[in-house]
This record gives sequence, structure tokens and C-alpha cells, in this order.
Amino acid sequence: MGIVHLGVGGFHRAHQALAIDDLLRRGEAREWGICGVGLLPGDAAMRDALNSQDGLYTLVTKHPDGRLDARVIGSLVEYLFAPDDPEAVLERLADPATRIVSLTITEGGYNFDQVTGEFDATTPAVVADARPGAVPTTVFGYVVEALARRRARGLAPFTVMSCDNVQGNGEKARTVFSAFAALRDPELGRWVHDAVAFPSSMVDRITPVTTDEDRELVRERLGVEDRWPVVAEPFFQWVLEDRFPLGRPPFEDAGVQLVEDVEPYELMKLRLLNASHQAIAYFGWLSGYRYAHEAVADPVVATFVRDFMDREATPTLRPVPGVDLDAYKTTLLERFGNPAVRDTLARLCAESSDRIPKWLVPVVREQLVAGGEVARSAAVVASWARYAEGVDEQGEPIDVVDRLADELVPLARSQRDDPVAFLRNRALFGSLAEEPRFVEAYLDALGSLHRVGAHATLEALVAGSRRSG
Ligand SMILES: NC(=O)c1ccc[n+]([C@@H]2O[C@H](COP(=O)([O-])OP(=O)(O)OC[C@H]3O[C@@H](n4cnc5c(N)ncnc54)[C@H](O)[C@@H]3O)[C@@H](O)[C@H]2O)c1
Ligand SMILES: O=P(O)(O)OC[C@@H](O)[C@@H](O)[C@H](O)[C@H](O)CO
Repeated sequence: MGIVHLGVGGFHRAHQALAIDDLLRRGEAREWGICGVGLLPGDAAMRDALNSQDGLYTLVTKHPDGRLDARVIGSLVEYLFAPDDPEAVLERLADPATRIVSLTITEGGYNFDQVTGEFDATTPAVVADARPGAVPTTVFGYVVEALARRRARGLAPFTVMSCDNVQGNGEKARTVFSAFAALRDPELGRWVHDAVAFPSSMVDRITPVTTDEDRELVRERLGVEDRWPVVAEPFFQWVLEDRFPLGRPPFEDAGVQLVEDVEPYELMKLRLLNASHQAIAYFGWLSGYRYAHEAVADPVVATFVRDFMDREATPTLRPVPGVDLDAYKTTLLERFGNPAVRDTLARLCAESSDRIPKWLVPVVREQLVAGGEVARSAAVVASWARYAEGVDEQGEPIDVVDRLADELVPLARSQRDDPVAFLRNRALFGSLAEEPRFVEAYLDALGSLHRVGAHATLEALVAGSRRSG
């Protein structure tokens, strides 16, 4: 087992585990099987599912015309649930056979301040993990204790490969893991910073949450009783920096693009795909849709999203080697529109406070500096603020799933009297509430959302774009 993966959710099982499975089938990655690890209490369900079926599961690829491909993935050779036996996880990480530790721990998992980009050392679980002799509970505690053990044993550090939708995910991982290590010991912090490789990557495959219908589909069509299959769209992309001092699987044989500089690809993906998901999510929900494909089948939503991509996101990108951006954007809308995938707007609306600041706010900042357009980005932020009120346009409750919900919902409700209230949250938006051009567009959109609702607001924005050419 050469890889330990932390955060075995849907995405890892549809992406990296597939790539390794491809290589194993070709006989090319025998020493690169994956040990999956779950760190959070909620991962007990994955432990039970995977361990009851020898780590095997079904990956179902859903094509837009309704065709399905299904295969059993066998690259997860072991699964450890860390709360059951923290020491077993630490020793698996410290084992000389472990050469890569990969991560899909979500954007929030990196625990950094959204404005300064610095590691947040005040989180209670982090404070606890930094104490001498602590039994870890966080990703920081596990990875850094394992690195410290390797160092003490004269073993080279493993490579930490982040596969999360965080810009500069490798560098960000270096920042947060070395900052945590420095809390334990400044010298250890310097060593983690300098001696550990943190390649960055761009990863892409829309992987919705598995539903009971998916389980039923696997049972009916394939005759397989699978406790936790995973479903995904056909599209697969992985662009990776080739910095693996202890070696790596021959990823290129599994369709991975190995490049010197992943940043142009990351910016393209996070600002065109993920930020557009945010553009679809709240406006879509408030307009009465529940699935991404339903929302983009509405020409007003699709035109708004394409205008956002063309006029606000694209001007902030760098040239992307070998990519025709126009075709990329057209393909994105086709992917969002795949009716078979049934990606829920609820998934896209969750954990907004970890997504909007990371994907959309950087677009706004760059557009403000360059004198570019910001009206659509401002409207997306306003649509989140309206959604965060927790009540829809019919007076029905909205389940706001966000680690900051307790703080954000009252703030959003107060904006009926104080319209800039939500935007003044500096931890999320920095100084955006002091940018007159942005604030004007934001207040226009929020006022319109309150007066005429989400769909009419989008119609006006789209019509405004046509008038201004
Ligand atoms: N689903 C997709 O379409 C997709 C596509 C590309 C990239 N990704 C990346 O993968 C991440 C996970 O997506 P998913 O669909 O697998 O989600 P998921 O909910 O199925 O799984 C998330 C996993 O991350 C773990 N996790 C969450 N917070 C953590 C924390 N603070 N510390 C340690 N572990 C933590 C959970 O325990 C779980 O194992 C996304 O946040 C994104 O960065 C997802
Ligand atoms: O999973 P998250 O939190 O990074 O974001 C939600 C979606 O935008 C995301 O999962 C996309 O579906 C994915 O990034 C496509 O590759």
C-alpha cells in the first residue's frame, strides 16, 4: 500500500480510486493500493459499508442519454476509521511503505482565515491536537505526528497530495500543515515546510451525493447489493504537478495530465465551474428548482451563468495551455445540464461560507482592480444572502447547511432593515462592503430579490447584459 487517503467520500471514490484501479487492472501500480482513512465521527458509515464488502464498491457513470457504465473498484485495499484506533492510523501513515498521503477533506478542512490566508490556530480541536502527547482528532494532528515519527526514525517524509477545490491547494496545504507543526515545535514547522513535497492539483468530476435510488439502480440493473455505490458524470480531469520525491504511480497512463504549473488550470476550473455552481445554486433554489440540470434548462439561468463566465470570470484567467476556453465553457453548461447525474442544488448550496470566499470573492477583487464588471458576481453574493435568510419566496423554510449557519441566518434576516449587514462580515468578504461599485450592484440585486424575487432578478440582469452588448 503506497497511498493513504484521508477523507474517503464520493469524490475520491469516483476519481483517484478510479485512476489507481485503472492502473491496477493494467498491472502497473501493484505497490500503490490505497488505505482509506476516515477522521470524522460521520465516517463510521463509510467504515461499515466498505468493511462489509472488502473495500469493493460500484462506480456508476451516468451519460446524458441515460446510458450507464458500471464497474467494481478494487483499489481501496484497506479502510481505517481513525476514532476506532488512532494509533493504527498513525502507524499506517508512518509506515515506510506509505509514500503518498492524499486528501479530499473539503475546502473547510484546511482551516485557514479566508481573508489573510493564514492557518487558524485558535480552533479548539487544533489547540487540543497541538498539546504534547495529544491523541489526534484533526487531519493536522494525524499528518504532523506521523511526519514527526518518520523524521525521528530517519525515514523520508511522504508526499502530501491535496485533491480539494482550493486554489493553490498544494501550497495551501504546505502553509497549514507547517503552521500546525510549528505550534508543536518551531523546528518541526520549518522541517515540514522545507522537507515535505506538496504538489498542487486541479481535479474535476461532478460527483453527486449517493441516493437510495442509486442503490436501487445498482441492485436492479446489476444485481449487486452495494451499501454505498458512487455515481458520477462521464467527464474526468486531473491536472497534477509532478513533485513526488518518493515516487508515484504512472498516473499519466490513467489519463492524468502532469504539468509544471497547475495554476492556470486551477483558476479556470474553480472560477468557471465551481463559481458557476454557486451562480446556479441559490438563484436556482429560490426560483423553485431542486436539481442543477433543471436550473440550467431554464434559458434565463443558463444565459446568466454564461454571462458570468464570459464577462466576469474569464477576464481573471491566465492563458490555459492546450485549452479552448470557449469550448470549455460550452462543455460546462452541457455537463451541468446532464439530466442523468441529478446533482442536487442542496449539495451546491451547502457550506457556502467555505465556497463563495474561495471561488467568487477572488474574481470580484481582480475585476474591481482591473475596472471590470462585477454586477453578476454581486448578484450571486446577494442570492446567497437572500437564501441564508432561511425562508424561501413561498414562505417555506430553507435548511441552511453551513458551519456558520447560527451566525449567518440572523445576520441575513437583519438585512431587511440593514441591507449591507451580511456583506459587512469581514471574515468572509474582507473589505468588499467598502467597495462602492460592488456595494451598489449588491444592493440593487438584493433589493430586487426582496421586491420581485429570484427569477425576475435574473431576467433583469440578463436583459441588462443584452442592452450593454
Ligand atoms: N463531489 C464533487 O463533485 C467533487 C469534485 C471535485 C473535487 N471535490 C473535492 O472533494 C471534496 C469532498 O467531496 P465529496 O463529494 O467526496 O464529499 P463527501 O461529503 O462525500 O466526503 C467528504 C469527506 O471529507 C471528510 N472531511 C470533511 N471535513 C473534514 C475535516 N475537517 N477533516 C477531515 N476530514 C474531513 C469527511 O469525513 C468525508 O470523508 C470537496 O469538498 C472538494 O474539495 C469534490
Ligand atoms: O464539492 P465542493 O464543496 O468543492 O463544491 C461543490 C461543487 O461545486 C463541486 O463538488 C463540483 O461538483 C466539482 O468540483 C466538480 O469537479
